Amino acid sequence: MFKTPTDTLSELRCEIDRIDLAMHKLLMQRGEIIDRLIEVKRAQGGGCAFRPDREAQMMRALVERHQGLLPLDAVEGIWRIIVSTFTYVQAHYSVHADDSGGDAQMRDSARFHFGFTVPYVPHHGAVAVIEAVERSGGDLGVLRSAGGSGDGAWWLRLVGDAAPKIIARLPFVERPDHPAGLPVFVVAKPAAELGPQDIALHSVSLAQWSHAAPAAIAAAQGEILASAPKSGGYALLVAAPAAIGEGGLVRELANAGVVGARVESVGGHAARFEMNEARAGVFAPKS
Ligand SMILES: C=C(O[C@@H]1C=C(C(=O)O)C=C[C@H]1O)C(=O)O
Repeated sequence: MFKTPTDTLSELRCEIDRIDLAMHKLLMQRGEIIDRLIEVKRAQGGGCAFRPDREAQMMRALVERHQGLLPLDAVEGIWRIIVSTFTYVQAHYSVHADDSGGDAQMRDSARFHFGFTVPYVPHHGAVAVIEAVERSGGDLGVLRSAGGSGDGAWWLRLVGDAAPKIIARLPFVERPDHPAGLPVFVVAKPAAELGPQDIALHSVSLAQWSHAAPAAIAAAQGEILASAPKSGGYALLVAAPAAIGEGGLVRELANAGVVGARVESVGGHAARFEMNEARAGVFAPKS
């Protein structure tokens, strides 16, 4: 039979409705395992349900298998909302964010990575965010990884067993022109069930600035992310492969003649995962 353009459109719409229904049913099925997840996590001690290493792994797998014309930004954004909202329904949490470097990028980042169901609470300054996380049951804090909040050596607030720690770096999948590409750290109260991560973050305290320190840190495969004067010296925020350990950094500093450096853990995150431009381009919408 001859098909009018209208017939064809309604057929295509039937097809879309069938796919939408299947997707929605699958999402509802995903929700049905939440009760069991809550039980397992309660047995592990409860608290924050966010598992950054698992999420990093899931996001990498997602971008690696993605094909077709749907832009990667959209697929990643959809999954961030699914995962963050499922984490929220396991144990409610808010995201406290430092907007002192500008609200727009920070809000875009928090909404992209955590969606709109998770409450967004703006604060002015990294220290205010860390204090809000400290006071909460299991909330997360989001800070610019490069600092810039005028809080000085804010990471000193993360030193000590009871202090909150950095547990993730976002975006999990880095690429040029990421729509929410502001590099941020996620801060949470310390939790035993968060296993070791690929990259360790250290606070390095020096009695005074030493020109030998940057080379020594580089020799330990470390990267200085931020530095600020502090009372009685100088503090650095350093990222290094976890395998190097605090001892490895202390050793390199001592070998370079930097004596009395104190190296203390302030958290860690999954290895950074960068997509090259060529691969990102595959998914770019055609003009
Ligand atoms: C489901 C879990 O809890 C959280 C939610 C996840 C999800 O919805 O896929 C993944 C990791 C966790 O942050 C889990 O730990 O596996």
